[in-house]
Amino acid sequence: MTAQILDGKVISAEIVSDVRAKVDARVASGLRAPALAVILVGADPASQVYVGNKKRQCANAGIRSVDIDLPADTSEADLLALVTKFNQDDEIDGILVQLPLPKHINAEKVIELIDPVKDVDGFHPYNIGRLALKMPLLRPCTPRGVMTLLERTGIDIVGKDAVIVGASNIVGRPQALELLLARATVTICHSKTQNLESKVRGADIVVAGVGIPNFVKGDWIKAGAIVIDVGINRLENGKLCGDVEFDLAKEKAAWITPVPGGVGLMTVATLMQNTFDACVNRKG
Ligand SMILES: Nc1nc2c(c(=O)[nH]1)N[C@@H](CN(C=O)c1ccc(C(=O)N[C@@H](CCC(=O)O)C(=O)O)cc1)CN2
Repeated sequence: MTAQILDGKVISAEIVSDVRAKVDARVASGLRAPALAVILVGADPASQVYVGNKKRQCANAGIRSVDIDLPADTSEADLLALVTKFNQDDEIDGILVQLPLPKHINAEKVIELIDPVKDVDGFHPYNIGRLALKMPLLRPCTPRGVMTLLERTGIDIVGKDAVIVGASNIVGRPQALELLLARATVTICHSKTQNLESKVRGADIVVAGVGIPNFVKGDWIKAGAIVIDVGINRLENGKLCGDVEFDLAKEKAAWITPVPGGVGLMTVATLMQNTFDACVNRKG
């Protein structure tokens, strides 16, 4: 079997164009366009690429981005003051602080300060709690993007065995909540998990998000499985690769996401959806 591609390029473009249509309708009715504060601290090259993609998609979606680039030595107090300013600004619907932050800044403190109704990353404990309690409001972009990719491709996941490799706050944990909400049976694996290989071998759906190139071996994949690769690793030759051995995995899976061109693009498109949703939630 050779897997079909879960095409993040096509589906993310559809999502952004759907958001654009809704923004245009809003503006035509006399309301202002949604606005997103995009905050980058420091000059991490990968973060610069991701933030660049976010700003570009804001323009495509008709969302006003307010771009704040801060030096790496910005103090925690100054960043917290900026978040407070955007929390109080009625013209701002969403606040995005790109992660990772420099080591001297406590990211949890920053996330907890963001007003939950403007938390378009969905990382605030309030929004994670709502997702856990089956009443989602603003949902973390990568896991929501993965669910959209599956839904729009027509893949049914009810009752399927899903194995998530990686238990991060951005990917693994919220992805588990999303899959549970969609009524899959979920196992989360982490650095202390025993018999990882056998767990992956039993999975109908594998989500890999560990940040280690080719960590999940292609021959671990069950025939006909759905493989979602959230990893984006830059190799020494400059090429990007995921956490799954793509060439081998695609010979066993029914569906697989490529890297690049898969989940990363969905993360950005979902941010546009969340920003529109935040705007509507705040204003009606
Ligand atoms: N505040 C946040 N920080 C981070 C998040 C997040 O959701 N919110 N997630 C990750 C990275 N991420 C989002 O910012 C992200 C990852 C990948 C892409 C993307 O466009 N990927 C492209 C390839 C881009 C490239 O050439 O490197 C693709 O996969 O095709 C965008 C955003 C960490 N931080």
